[in-house]
Amino acid sequence: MKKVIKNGTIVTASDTYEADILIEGEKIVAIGSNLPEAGAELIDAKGTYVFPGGIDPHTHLEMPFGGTVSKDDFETGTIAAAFGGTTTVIDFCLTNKGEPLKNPIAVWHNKSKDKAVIDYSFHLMISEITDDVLEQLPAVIEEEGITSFKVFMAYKNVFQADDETLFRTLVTAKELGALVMVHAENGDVIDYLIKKALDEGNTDPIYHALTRPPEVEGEATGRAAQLTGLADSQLYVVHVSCSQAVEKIAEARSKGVDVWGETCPQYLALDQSYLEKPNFEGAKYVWSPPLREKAHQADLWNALKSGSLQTLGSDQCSFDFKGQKDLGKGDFTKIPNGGPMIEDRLTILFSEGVKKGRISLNQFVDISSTRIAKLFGLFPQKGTIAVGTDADIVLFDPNVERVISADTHHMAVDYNAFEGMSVTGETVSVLSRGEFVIREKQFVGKLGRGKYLKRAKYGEVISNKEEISI
Ligand SMILES: NC(=O)NCCC(=O)O
Ligand SMILES: [Zn+2]
Ligand SMILES: [Zn+2]
Repeated sequence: MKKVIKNGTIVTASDTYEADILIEGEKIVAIGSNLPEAGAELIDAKGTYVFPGGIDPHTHLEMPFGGTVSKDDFETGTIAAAFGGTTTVIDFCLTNKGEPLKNPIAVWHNKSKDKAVIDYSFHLMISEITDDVLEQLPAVIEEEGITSFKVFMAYKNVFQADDETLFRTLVTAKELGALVMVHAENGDVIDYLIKKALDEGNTDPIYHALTRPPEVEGEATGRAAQLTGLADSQLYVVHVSCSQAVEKIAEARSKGVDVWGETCPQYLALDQSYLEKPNFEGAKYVWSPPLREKAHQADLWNALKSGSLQTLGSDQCSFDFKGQKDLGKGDFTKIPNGGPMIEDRLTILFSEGVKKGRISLNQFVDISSTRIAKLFGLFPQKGTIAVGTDADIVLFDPNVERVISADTHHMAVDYNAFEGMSVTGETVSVLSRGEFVIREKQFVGKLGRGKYLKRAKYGEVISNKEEISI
């Protein structure tokens, strides 16, 4: 079945122009003026921007954490993602020391295959580097197409890996063609600060932020960047929240070290004062790294504009306020970390970024889609609008004004971190590989239609393994 999109303004990471798009099956087959309508379904995009589908490089759907499991799974999470203009998610597959890597990967396939309504892929957590793990990694890359490895430098005694593991992961990733991702916070120092706070009787949510100061993020980011330079490898720092970490990434990049940085909507638009909300509501705003003093926001926006940070992930890891976040009443360390962000990622970037003149329209596309596709081996199948690419397309109304609320969102949780915030811009319709998932703000997709994506190695193009310039 053919479809033709007319009257919209196509926006890519490099261009903004008016043209029609002809879709045949799953692919874009032509872009131009006055494309023939005969035999094709006409989609009128008047008044909208036509973006490549957003790619969310950082989600935790149905993930065990802190004695509970994140509430949005591959069904509710990908539906909410689609409502927000995202057509691909890359989720973190957690591993356990000593367990064959194929086991957790199978668990993640089982969680996702009958549920996802949009395409998806996995990153693999590295909890240890043993000879046994080293033997398994080539198959993870070649057979599963998992070309990004995640190392946690925090969450002591849970996920945290030591520096030897990080360094050996960097060396191995270089050899195999993978990108290393880090959660960069100094877990040992945080552990000390947490014990001290609890000893002093400080148990409220705000102490989550006060025991994870920006210096511990800056230090870990700098350390990971230095080790990347030493290994001559490649690094992607997830959820950058503060000026100190931005500085370390910019410094490494200025020396030619291959380091990339992602921030998240919560760090751009919320601040540390939210953790002080009464009636334990501060728990809704507990992320690691924590929300920062407002002054950090300007540095994050400037970094996106100047290119010191390159991507926006949601770090979607949602928990209900009632029954999950409240596990931490009387002890902030028991509040599950994370929040619902998958749906509002693009809106926050557009409304707070483009509309307020902090980034350009083309940067918006680069930060939310194109750069992510390039870094994670999905380009050019995903991440742009061009002949031959998957028809993952978003029609976005840039002028509608609305208020974000849990009453109208599509995530499975009982609150929205941006509750009551006025924003400009909304996703109207979404196509995933040529089929509507969202049509005129209604969900019309199918559970299990989302396809698992095997990704190319770092720096290679998905289709033909040619090198790309990232
Ligand atoms: N970020 C967060 O608070 N929760 C999700 C897990 C992680 O990314 O560290
Ligand atoms: Zn993290
Ligand atoms: Zn995360």
